[in-house]
Amino acid sequence: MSTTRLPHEKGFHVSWDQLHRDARALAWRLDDGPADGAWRGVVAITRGGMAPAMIVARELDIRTVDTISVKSYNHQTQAAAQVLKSPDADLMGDGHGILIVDDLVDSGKTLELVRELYPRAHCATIYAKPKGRGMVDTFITEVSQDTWIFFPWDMALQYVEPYRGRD
Ligand SMILES: O=P(O)(O)OC[C@H]1O[C@H](OP(=O)(O)OP(=O)(O)O)[C@H](O)[C@@H]1O
Ligand code: HPA
Ligand SMILES: [Mg+2]
Repeated sequence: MSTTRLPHEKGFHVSWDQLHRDARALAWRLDDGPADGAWRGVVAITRGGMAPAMIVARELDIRTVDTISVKSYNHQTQAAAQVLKSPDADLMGDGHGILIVDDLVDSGKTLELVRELYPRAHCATIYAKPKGRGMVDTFITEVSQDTWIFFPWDMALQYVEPYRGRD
């Protein structure tokens, strides 16, 4: 079964500046590390998690950074999630001490799979929607389920008609 990804009632547009501030806020919240030590590495869920993971790794001075590629959407529909590329198995273990970073959690399908693979990892996202919130350990901002988040890498500056010139 697949679920429709669009249309959404509302749009939440995130600038590079906002993303940077929110990713930094996420990093600061994670500063204490896991309960029994320090983060052993950061793993970005590609592709949306890469910019946030870079900012988090920089803030927390973590030099070991790897990626996991999870494909869960086919254009506008969501299918069963599958791993296209795994991070280093020796680094990951069961996930203990590993900080997994993504831009957002929506339905939670992507993180559900990641958590199955690395049950002891700490999963962090910048944004979260209610359906997937239970899958993420730390996040910064929640938006409603009917909101589509537009990230800066998916947008471009363009001309907008003045308010009084619009139909
Ligand atoms: O909680 P879920 O419903 O699984 O959705 C969240 C995931 O969907 C998006 O990635 P996408 O699979 O579109 O790939 P991308 O990061 O390469 O854009 C987003 O970056 C998250 O990784
Ligand atoms: O709201 C969203 N914005 C961008 N990518 C996404 N992938 C799942 N949900 C979203
Ligand atoms: Mg993604």
